[in-house]
Amino acid sequence: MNLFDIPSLHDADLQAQVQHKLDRKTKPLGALGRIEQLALRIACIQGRLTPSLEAPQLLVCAADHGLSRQGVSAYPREVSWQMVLNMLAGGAAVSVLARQQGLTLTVADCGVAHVFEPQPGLAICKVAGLEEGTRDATQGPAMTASECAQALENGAALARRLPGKALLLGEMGIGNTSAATLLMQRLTGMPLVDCVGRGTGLDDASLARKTAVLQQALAANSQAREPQHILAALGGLEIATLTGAVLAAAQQRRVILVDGFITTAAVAVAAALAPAVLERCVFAHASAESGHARWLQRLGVQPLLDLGLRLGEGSGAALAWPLLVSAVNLLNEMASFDSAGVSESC
Ligand SMILES: Cc1cc2ncn([C@H]3O[C@H](COP(=O)(O)O)[C@@H](O)[C@H]3O)c2cc1C
Ligand SMILES: O=C(O)c1cccnc1
Repeated sequence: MNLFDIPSLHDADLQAQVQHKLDRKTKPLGALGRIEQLALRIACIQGRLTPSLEAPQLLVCAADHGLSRQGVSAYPREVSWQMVLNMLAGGAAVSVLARQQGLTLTVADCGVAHVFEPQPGLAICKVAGLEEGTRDATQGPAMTASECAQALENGAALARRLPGKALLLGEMGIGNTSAATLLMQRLTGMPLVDCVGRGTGLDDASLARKTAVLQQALAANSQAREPQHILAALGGLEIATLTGAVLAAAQQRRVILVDGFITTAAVAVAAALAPAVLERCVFAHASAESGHARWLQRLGVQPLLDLGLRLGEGSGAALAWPLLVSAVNLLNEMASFDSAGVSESC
């Protein structure tokens, strides 16, 4: 099946049935607010009146970026591989949250500049020729079309291999707010200054430098206008792998829980290739990365949380996860006015 072949889920009958089920629960009409909308969305994604969220998977895609040599991050490139090991050892924020929430964590090496020993929880899916990360986008395309296609395929294969009904997205890669910013600018056409942010915590002077570097990368890749071409020219290997995972998970009607700015970039590319992807997505939070809220607005989606997070890794997705569990449990387990014998409105 073509990876971009994703039909709309629109099913007016099912939607009406789920809404009726919610409306019959023992509460004033609509009183569970956005949790009701969340339950409705999950039921419609799965095409079931009684959805389930068994075996949730948190997939962290990691890679390095040629751009990270241009002083666009407050931290050095080595942090990418060091954090991959930290995640696998259980000490990263995402490791703690995944453990707490019962999420299975998989970390994928999509092109980190390091040779990892095989170990549980680590998937190696490097792209030939880009074992140490992408090329510097200020000098031309970060990836060739075939390298990018390979990363998309790797992501699709990863998602298909993982069990479960929900996929939570995470990432690691020093410099990847730069790649995400470039994708946002080229996909939305918004001014670069409205897309760029401080990432790991740049000061004003470094932010000005990052903006100038990104301007250079946009100029060096001015020919890239189609989504897959834009992804290859301006994206990153972890973002492309996530895009492939999102497309495959969407085809399988899994619930996709999007984390922050960088995973939004992966989903935005997937949605540009196959718009019905967005019907399968829940957006966990609005990141403090300044372009994120604007991008979510442009995509026409509303995040669940706004906690001032600017970490990535999948931390926001893991924090929002219990809301999805609650939405499903309420839909499946709450009594109705009839079953509980509770009087209805006058
Ligand atoms: C110790 C550490 C842990 C992280 N975990 C996620 N990120 C986040 O920061 C990076 C993106 O920001 P920038 O584009 O400014 O480099 C990504 O690795 C992202 O996952 C981290 C960054 C650091 C330093
Ligand atoms: O929102 C994100 O995904 C994010 C923000 C800052 C740094 N890393 C990730």
